[in-house]
Amino acid sequence: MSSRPHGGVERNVGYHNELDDTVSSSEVQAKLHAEITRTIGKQLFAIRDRSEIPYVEAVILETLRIGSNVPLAVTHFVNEDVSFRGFLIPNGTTIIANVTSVHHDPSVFPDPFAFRPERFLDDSGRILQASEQVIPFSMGQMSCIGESIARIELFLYVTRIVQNVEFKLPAGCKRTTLNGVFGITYRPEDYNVDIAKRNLKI
Ligand code: HEM
Repeated sequence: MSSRPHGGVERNVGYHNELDDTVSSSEVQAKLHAEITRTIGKQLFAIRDRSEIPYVEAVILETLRIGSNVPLAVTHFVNEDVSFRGFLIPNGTTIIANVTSVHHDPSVFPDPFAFRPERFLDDSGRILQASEQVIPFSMGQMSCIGESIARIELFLYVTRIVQNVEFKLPAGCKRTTLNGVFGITYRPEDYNVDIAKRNLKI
């Protein structure tokens, strides 16, 4: 299979979505901060600490799921006839993977439009297998080459930011929708936030 070229804008978009969901839910933010405070306080996180703070992982997973930053992945085309589940896909056919649809399948993710990080945690707070159904980087040989670095960056970025600052919607502002701006990437509409430094004496 061959790919059609695309730009590399999903990185900022992914991180923007991450902030977006954190801002929208003060409850999620408070839980994130509590978990970070309990495990490492104000020290710098290392990637090895990841398993210690599964709620952070769950928030990142849920953001990648609901945000589906690259909603239709990258288009590919088959460069020979392919037989797939009884269908013939002729040489030259364009293939579009609908990542958003996968992420909103109610049989896999009940109440799929609700932002609910707990769906990825078991009763003892560990990450569930369901996390493997989240495929923001697509799948297979042509999947995102930056997946590992993106996952590490997201973890370090979210923990460091939540450790140090708190996001609030300005007085009188209310985000009532998760609708965003659709393109090669999907991103939240612009809106204002207040950012307050946290008291770092933990
Ligand atoms: C949240 C962050 C990111 C998301 C959601 C994301 C998602 C994706 C998706 C869905 C694809 C298409 C895969 C396919 O064709 O099936 C892709 C391709 C690609 N991504 Fe990412 N990506 C992210 C971050 C990054 C980063 C940090 C880098 C580089 C350091 C990167 C580099 C690439 C490249 C080079 C391709 C094209 C691969 C190819 O066509 O051979 N991505 N990405």
